[in-house]
Amino acid sequence: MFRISKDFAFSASHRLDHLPSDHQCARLHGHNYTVRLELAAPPDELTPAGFVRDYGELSDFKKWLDSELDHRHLNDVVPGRNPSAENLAMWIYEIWSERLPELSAVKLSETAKTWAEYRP
Ligand SMILES: Nc1nc2c(c(=O)[nH]1)N=C([C@H](O)[C@H](O)COP(=O)(O)OP(=O)(O)OP(=O)(O)O)CN2
Ligand SMILES: [Zn+2]
Repeated sequence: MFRISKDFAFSASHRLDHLPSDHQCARLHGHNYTVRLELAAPPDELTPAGFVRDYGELSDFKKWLDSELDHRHLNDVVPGRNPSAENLAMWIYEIWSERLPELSAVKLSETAKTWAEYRP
């Protein structure tokens, strides 16, 4: 199996519910997020060029990120879910797995030290 990935960046604010009121993440704050899309394909399904998928074909994801999430308040954007890194990764997977059948995982980073991954 081959696995490829590409990173994308956006900035957004959020506030997390269901936390103690004195938890820092219960307060309005923001992150410079990184989203990593991972795509997978077996060797016999590579394109004639030897790609799982051309990285350039992920440009629509970048456009969607810029229009839907960048410089937004995530509590207003992500329907019915607390915008934790885990929930955001799953939500992005659910939307994009229909358009990218090779999508195998979505990873999301809020800070330089943290990553959450959704891999069904
Ligand atoms: N499992 C999760 N834990 C936390 C999430 C999350 O989405 N999933 N989110 C947050 C906050 O939104 C924010 O990311 C703060 O994270 P944290 O690493 O605790 O904050 P700091 O950068 O201030 O951590 P330092 O250890 O001080 O560097 C919290 N937890
Ligand atoms: Zn946060």
